[in-house]
Amino acid sequence: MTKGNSTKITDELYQYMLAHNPPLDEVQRGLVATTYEVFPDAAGMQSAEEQGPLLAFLVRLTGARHIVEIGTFTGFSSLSMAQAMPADGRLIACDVSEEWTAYAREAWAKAGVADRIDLRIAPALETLRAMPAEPHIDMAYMDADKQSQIAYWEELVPRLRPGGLLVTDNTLYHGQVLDPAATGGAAGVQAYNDHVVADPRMESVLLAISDGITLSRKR
Ligand SMILES: C[S@@+](CC[C@H](N)C(=O)[O-])C[C@H]1O[C@@H](n2cnc3c(N)ncnc32)[C@H](O)[C@@H]1O
Repeated sequence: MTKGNSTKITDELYQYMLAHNPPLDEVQRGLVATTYEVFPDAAGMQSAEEQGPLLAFLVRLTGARHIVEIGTFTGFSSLSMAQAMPADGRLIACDVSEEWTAYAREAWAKAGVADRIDLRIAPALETLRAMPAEPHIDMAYMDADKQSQIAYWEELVPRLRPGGLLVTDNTLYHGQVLDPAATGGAAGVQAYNDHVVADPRMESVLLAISDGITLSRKR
């Protein structure tokens, strides 16, 4: 097996990469800073800075108007996607925390996209199961509790339109996917990755971006 020309991402190279991506806007930068200030212990859950422009790019690339997000936290990823959607698009954001998502609501309002986002505070599986069963979702972003990912996948895949895109975060789980004795979230991600690659309904690629991002397209 050949490894290709993989590049070790040093801090300097990471900054170079960010400098050659679209910059975060004022609301996005403010939200990232506030999250680290108010929730220093949880802030590491926020999608990485380069993922905002990447998600926006994917929204524009697919022309997505119906988006589902599983795992909203303080709103960085939902904000990035909602800003890239057409004004009549709709993003359903799933989370269980009123406290964290209060900051998301504030950022969405500041950015003028609050009317595009429908926040559902409930276990995401309940929210997904209550959605129409027919294929209508253009794009989904999965970034919540890792043990439930196969269940989320099984609810999302039939609801994705042909050509629809499912983006899953943390699919390398800090390298713990290699641990044969993995438990908890790491074991959830291992099982999920095996499930995804074996599903003939979807075409998937696992990319070594950030903590691993899998792009899955409905056939
Ligand atoms: C990694 S964070 C999401 C980060 C977010 N995408 C961002 O860019 O800031 C995971 C989120 O999933 C939420 N979560 C955990 N279990 C959940 C569940 N069963 N249903 C819905 N949300 C859940 C947590 O409350 C947390 O806000």
